[in-house]
Amino acid sequence: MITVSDLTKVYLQGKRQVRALDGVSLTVPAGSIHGIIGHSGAGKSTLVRCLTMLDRPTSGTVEINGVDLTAARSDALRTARRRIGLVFQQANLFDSRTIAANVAYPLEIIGADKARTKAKVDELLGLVGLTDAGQAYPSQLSGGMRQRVGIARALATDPDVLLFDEPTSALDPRTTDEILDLIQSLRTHAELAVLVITHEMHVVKRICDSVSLLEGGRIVESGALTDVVNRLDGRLSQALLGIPPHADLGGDGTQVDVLSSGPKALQPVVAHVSNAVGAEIAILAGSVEHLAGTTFSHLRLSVPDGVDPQRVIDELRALGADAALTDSLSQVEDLA
Ligand SMILES: Nc1ncnc2c1ncn2[C@@H]1O[C@H](COP(=O)(O)OP(=O)(O)OP(=O)(O)O)[C@@H](O)[C@H]1O
Repeated sequence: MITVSDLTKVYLQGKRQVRALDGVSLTVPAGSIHGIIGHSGAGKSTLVRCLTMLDRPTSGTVEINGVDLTAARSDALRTARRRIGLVFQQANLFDSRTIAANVAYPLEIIGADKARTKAKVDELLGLVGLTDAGQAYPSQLSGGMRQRVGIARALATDPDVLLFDEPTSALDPRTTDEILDLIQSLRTHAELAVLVITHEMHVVKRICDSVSLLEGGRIVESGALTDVVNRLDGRLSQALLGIPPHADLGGDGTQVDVLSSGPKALQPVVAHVSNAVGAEIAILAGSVEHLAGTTFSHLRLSVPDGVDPQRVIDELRALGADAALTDSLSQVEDLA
């Protein structure tokens, strides 16, 4: 489990103070995957550096299973840092070492004996699906395979937390999904808490249990994936469910958005509401997603002139859906 409390990092740019992180708090229990998304400049890289103590936070704490990394110094800090395995966008392997020797590297640093190192390397190469690649060199592997080596290396010292920094940004869609499947399978391996920093919504949708939106160094929305998505006016919901908030979709009537989840997402809401108000209501746009085992349906409807849109909203709400005038929803920038 990793617990981050009120983490703040202030940089000096000339005479100007930049709060790259401003009171970031989050908890990721063992066995779960938390995604952090944000635009360029939101503070993602700073967060990676502060979580791993590559850069000292100005204030706040980072605790791993109750051990405070920010309080540790020298030897204790080096030991505590090994509780976090780090995987970057590019695996950054040593080209002159074999794959097995790359995975063994962190164990060499801590002076593990040869027999233990070999057993661990064999186990990890098996875990990431590279059993037969131990004697190959990085240049002989594809990008996806190199990323698997990076993951095996990050696991070498049996960390409690695995931190991924844009792990699939350099991969094609199919390889991305293979790596995401691997990350998902790891969460139960040795009870890891997994943090994934990404700008890709697909990554969040496919593997994350919970998600935070980082903006200007602050977490502005955070929660279980199913909770943050289940809000018509939520920024993460709008980003993850995929209807651009105020795209001009045409249609003459008044636009109404409706969001329903679980079994309610499968109701014929448009037919029902059309019947109830005695007018034909059109669907201008829609997205149906299956996230974390729940179905979400987000539709944008056009209510014809002459029908009170509030009646439509009331009928939709009576069906257990969330509904609102599209124009009343806050305009959010596309996060993707
Ligand atoms: N070493 C530094 N000195 C001064 N300012 C910094 C330093 N590192 C980051 N910053 C500032 O902190 C803010 C957050 O930067 P950071 O690199 O963490 O964002 P990011 O979300 O990782 O962006 P990107 O995705 O583009 O890498 C920016 O305003 C940046 O200019």
